[in-house]
Amino acid sequence: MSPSHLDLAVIAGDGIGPEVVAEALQALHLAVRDEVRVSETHYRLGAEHYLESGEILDDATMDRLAQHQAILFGAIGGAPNDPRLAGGIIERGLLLKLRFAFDHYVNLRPSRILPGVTSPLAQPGDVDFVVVREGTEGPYVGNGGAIRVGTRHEIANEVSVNTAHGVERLVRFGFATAAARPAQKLTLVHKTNVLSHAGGLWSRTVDRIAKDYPQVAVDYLHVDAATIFMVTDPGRFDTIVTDNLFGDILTDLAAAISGGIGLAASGNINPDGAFPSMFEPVHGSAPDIAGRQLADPTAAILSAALLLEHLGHTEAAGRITTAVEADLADRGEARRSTSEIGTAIRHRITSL
Ligand SMILES: NC(=O)c1ccc[n+]([C@@H]2O[C@H](COP(=O)([O-])OP(=O)(O)OC[C@H]3O[C@@H](n4cnc5c(N)ncnc54)[C@H](O)[C@@H]3O)[C@@H](O)[C@H]2O)c1
Ligand SMILES: CC(C)[C@H](C(=O)O)[C@@H](O)C(=O)O
Ligand SMILES: [Mg+2]
Repeated sequence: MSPSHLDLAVIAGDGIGPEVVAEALQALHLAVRDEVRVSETHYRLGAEHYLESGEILDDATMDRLAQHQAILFGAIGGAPNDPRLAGGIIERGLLLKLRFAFDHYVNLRPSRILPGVTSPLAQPGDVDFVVVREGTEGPYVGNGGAIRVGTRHEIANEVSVNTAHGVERLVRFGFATAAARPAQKLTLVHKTNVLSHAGGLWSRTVDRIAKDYPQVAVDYLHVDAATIFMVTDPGRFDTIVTDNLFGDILTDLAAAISGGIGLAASGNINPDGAFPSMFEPVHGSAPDIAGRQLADPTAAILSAALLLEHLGHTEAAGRITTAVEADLADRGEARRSTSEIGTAIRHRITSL
């Protein structure tokens, strides 16, 4: 059988991004064996590139990115207090621009405690859920402004945008996800007791679409209570459907309870396939540990597995997850460098 072709765009980004992406790419190349011919095009984008060139993400680059089958993304963002990067200029101008322009309306963030992983409060088996986070709306859209800035009378608005179309397509994806999982349970997380306009739209949409999925048990939690249960009883969650901002916060918490942010993978999915989907670790550029080989590359490696799975390369994706699971099971307490973890996972892939 002749190999299929995977045409990949790579945005390694800033800080630990390039360190973890290097390991993810090597794992991906090994995992596809000779079944898939992979070509990768690297795009130098991020805070560092912006500070050197003044460019964040121009239209020509967007057009080129749109031609690829998928994007592997590391992390972007510079030092927290750099005034040249104030206002989230890179986050909005690069990462959110990609998510919005490529209509990544599903931000898929699975969490599972794998055997061998020490979690501050749970055991393997206690955590196995997926957050289906809305990716193109909510308070992220940039619908806001401020007047009398810097004065005692400043007024700052950040409007959360929730459209019937946007909520419906996300909720439908959530139900399809829940229906395909063994537990068949969907939890809507919102704050309907206060954010009643948006909350009303979300809960009515869930109630309506639930009728198409009678096999899926549905419940609801306010987001504040959801953080309690994520810590005290994470086993109650299976598929969480939530808005952009709640999903951002919940998935860092989910990462923390399932072994750490260095293990959490994600996919920014355009389910319609009109644009390339983009896969990235949940974590950021971690300026506090960058350049020192201290980052765990597992989240990036698992993101590469999600990418392969998304494009139908299921066996190759399975090799990566099996190798990561084997590595985690044996990891113990010893502290290993980024490349040592990457190398250990590659050995596992090779010996499968
Ligand atoms: N998708 C992205 O590109 C993305 C996501 C989150 C944050 N950011 C950006 O990254 C920068 C730093 O943000 P932050 O500090 O809030 O979040 P962060 O996720 O970068 O770091 C939070 C903490 O987790 C640790 N950490 C993160 N990844 C790790 C890994 N792989 N292995 C071990 N430890 C890891 C860091 O050292 C830090 O202590 C900011 O500019 C932020 O905007 C980007
Ligand atoms: C960097 C930031 C824009 C981003 C988000 O808030 O979505 C990040 O925190 C994430 O979780 O991917
Ligand atoms: Mg986040």
